[in-house]
Amino acid sequence: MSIKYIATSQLPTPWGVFAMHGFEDTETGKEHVALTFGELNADDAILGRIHSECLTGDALFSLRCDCGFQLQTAMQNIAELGQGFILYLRQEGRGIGLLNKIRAYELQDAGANTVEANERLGFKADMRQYDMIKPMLEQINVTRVRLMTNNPRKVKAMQQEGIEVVDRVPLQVGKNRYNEAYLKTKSTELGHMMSEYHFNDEQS
Ligand SMILES: Nc1nc2c(ncn2[C@@H]2O[C@H](COP(=O)(O)OP(=O)(O)OP(=O)(O)O)[C@@H](O)[C@H]2O)c(=O)[nH]1
Repeated sequence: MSIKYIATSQLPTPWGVFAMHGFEDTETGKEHVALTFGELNADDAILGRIHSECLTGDALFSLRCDCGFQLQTAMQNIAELGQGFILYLRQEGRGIGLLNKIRAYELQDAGANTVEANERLGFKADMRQYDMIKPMLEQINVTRVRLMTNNPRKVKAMQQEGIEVVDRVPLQVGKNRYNEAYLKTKSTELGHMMSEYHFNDEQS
């Protein structure tokens, strides 16, 4: 893993003007983005989100998942607070890529759940890696984080990368009739802490 900082610009959004920082993984060619809002000091615990790419939810308004809703709510929360960050990681489909995610959706349309669909295609349920986050956070001056997530494995992965996760901030938004089964599987099989299902305790 070799992460190279490329450039910073403004990103005006409906919630406020973020700064957008571009990064390149020079080994894989993947292009990642960090958004920041306000002044970030290394001593502060900064509200933030590590968000994996979901073209369908983030850009195409899909109701099959909660991704787009989580991204928008996280950006809104950060802008309202006046300080925070988003790392937007190009790990589409929990790391299997867009076309394989569409293959997985095809299997889900035929009755498989999100984990079974990945496994039938020969993938693990979650193929993501998080070794890009440390150099990205270093570049934007973040060492301590209040992380908006329901995913305890994300919290652990960050801690393993040497990031201090001071707090986990739940981010339960966007539940609808098309993603109810998806959210339930996240809770029962992927370990997400989703209060409405009561299948997980709060230990991470
Ligand atoms: N393989 C697969 N990936 C999916 C499916 N639905 C959504 N995704 C991907 O799941 C990932 C969700 O990542 P995040 O938004 O970081 O969320 P998370 O790890 O589930 O945990 P939270 O932080 O609680 O949201 C994105 O890469 C989506 O593209 C699906 O049915 N199958």
